Amino acid sequence: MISDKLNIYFIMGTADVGDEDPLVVLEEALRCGITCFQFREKGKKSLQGKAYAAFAKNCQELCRRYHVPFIVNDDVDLAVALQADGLHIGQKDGDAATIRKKIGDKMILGVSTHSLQQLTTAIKAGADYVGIGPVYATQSKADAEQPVGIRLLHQAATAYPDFPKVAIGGLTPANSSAVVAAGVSGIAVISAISRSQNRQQTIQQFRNLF
Ligand SMILES: Cc1ncc(COP(=O)(O)OP(=O)(O)O)c(N)n1
Ligand SMILES: Cc1ncsc1CCOP(=O)(O)O
Ligand SMILES: [Mg+2]
Repeated sequence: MISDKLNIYFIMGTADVGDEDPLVVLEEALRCGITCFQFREKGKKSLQGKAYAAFAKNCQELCRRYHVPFIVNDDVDLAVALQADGLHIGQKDGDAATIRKKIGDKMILGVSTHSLQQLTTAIKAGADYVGIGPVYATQSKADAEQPVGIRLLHQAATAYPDFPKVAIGGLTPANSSAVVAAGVSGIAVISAISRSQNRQQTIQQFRNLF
């Protein structure tokens, strides 16, 4: 069941880890109990070409070792080439129904949503789960939409109680109790984990919310 895998959904690329080695950060996060990983290598200084593909493959191998799903952000061709466990797309990344046809039925498809209308459309298009957010302001995405707050999470839980949903955007152990209580299956996090001074404690605190 996909919902069980979404609890602690860590997202990372080289831009998110400061001076640390991203593969070391990922392995520590896996050891500490993240339940899902999204490879999100984007931004001005992002890896390109062979270095990009090699980094993706290394992340995938680590995830495989820990039996944690490996989801690719944005890049349909990479997801297909690596036979990733899943692909995550946003509202500006193409038509979800068309992308679903391209990746087939076995690959997990996640779609970002910022409104109930977008959530309905994503479900009809064949999404396996939706990301809802940003819930709070975020430093990790320059072109993020305005924060939606937890109101939309409550509306989504009322409209689609059984459909897998993850909250994203500005989430920390301190502000996520209300988010989980609003009825999401998981919390998707970049900086609270990637820039944590004590990753084990941070991930344990997130785990305690479920
Ligand atoms: C789980 C999850 N939810 C939302 C997003 C954001 O996707 P998108 O709006 O396409 O933005 P980018 O991440 O591509 O910059 C996500 N990546 N993961
Ligand atoms: C990719 C993305 N989509 C909406 S907010 C966001 C960034 C989340 O990062 P952080 O957990 O550091 O706020
Ligand atoms: Mg995207």
